[in-house]
Amino acid sequence: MIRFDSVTKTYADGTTAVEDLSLEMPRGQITVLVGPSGCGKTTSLRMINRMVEPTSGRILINDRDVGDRPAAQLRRSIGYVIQHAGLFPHRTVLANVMTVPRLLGWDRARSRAAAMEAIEKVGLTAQQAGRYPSQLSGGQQQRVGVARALSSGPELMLMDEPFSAVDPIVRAELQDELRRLQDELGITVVLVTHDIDEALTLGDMVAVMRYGGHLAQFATPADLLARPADDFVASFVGKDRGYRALGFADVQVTPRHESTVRLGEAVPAGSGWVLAVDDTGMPLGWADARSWGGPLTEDRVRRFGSVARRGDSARNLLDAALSSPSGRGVVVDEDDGGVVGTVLADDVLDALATSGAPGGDAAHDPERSGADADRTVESP
Ligand SMILES: Nc1ncnc2c1ncn2[C@@H]1O[C@H](COP(=O)(O)OP(=O)(O)OP(=O)(O)O)[C@@H](O)[C@H]1O
Repeated sequence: MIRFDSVTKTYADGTTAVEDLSLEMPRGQITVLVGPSGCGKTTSLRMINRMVEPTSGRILINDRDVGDRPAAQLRRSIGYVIQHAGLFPHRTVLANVMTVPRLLGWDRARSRAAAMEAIEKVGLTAQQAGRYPSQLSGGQQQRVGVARALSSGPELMLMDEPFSAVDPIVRAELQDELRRLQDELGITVVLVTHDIDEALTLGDMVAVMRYGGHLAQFATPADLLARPADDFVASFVGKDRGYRALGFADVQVTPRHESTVRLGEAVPAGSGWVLAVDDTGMPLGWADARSWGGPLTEDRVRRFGSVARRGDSARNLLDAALSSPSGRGVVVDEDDGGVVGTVLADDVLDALATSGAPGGDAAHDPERSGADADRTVESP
């Protein structure tokens, strides 16, 4: 656990970057510091590993004041990842990753083994380990930065805008990987970003900071969205926070039965929207059989917007329903990807409305279940 105890930082020119910050970042979780440019995020982060010294107050890691530990030794025990990875251009990936273990005084063989293990953990290959940074993509370079931070097996990793310089698709991949790594390794992560979406996606806890290094709110993503402390936080998390909050809402929605049609099977005209699947039962899309009938061919099938998995958040279930041409969101099994059934937007909204109620079974409106038969298309 990292504790900030009334920490203030005033730089030599009189700028107060952080003022009276008190905060507890839980062990084994991801805490995100988020806020507009210049609000003191980086300064706060760097005070944890003593790259910046507080003017007053204390920072404790597992109840030990970082100020009592030699700065260089402290820094080596904490992984540190920055925006452009900060790799040595004339060293191979492996040599870059080995830097930290070597600095810790480990011998070459042990450093190499630790580096290769870290390289593998972040999804890079042995072949890529032999390349130079310029021979890798931006996303891969960032992975090397993470591997280097992990190479000494730290309990704590500090990340300063680690994914800001890569394109959105790679960024989403790296975010997923960070979550996976963190689940697997159980390390404590403190991450700085100016991007509220990234904060809400990655953070177990999110500290929203405002200019002058003040803490506006420290809460879980769900709480930030549902109960922003003030107008600043509300506007920072965005106008669509109601919809975003659905991403954190667990709802009990039982998918409705949905008949499926394989390619080549005959569909009677007037069947309405039918759900097409491949030979293994994987969903392919919807075919509009309101005024057409005949053997189902691939060109009749319209792809989905999105598909939800059983047990997904309300947001994903709703998104599946709203993006489906039939209005029925396809729910698939989380393991084998096969069709479990479908949900209507109303099913999700009803479940949400009752989710706070004890024994939230009231979501399953008997009248609506009765309507199932009208809606369901039987496969011929
Ligand atoms: N070495 C320094 N000397 C003087 N002022 C500094 C120094 N470093 C940062 N500052 C100032 O302290 C304030 C907080 O800066 P900091 O970098 O911590 O903010 P930030 O939230 O990380 O911003 P950004 O997202 O733009 O990096 C800013 O006003 C900045 O100009």
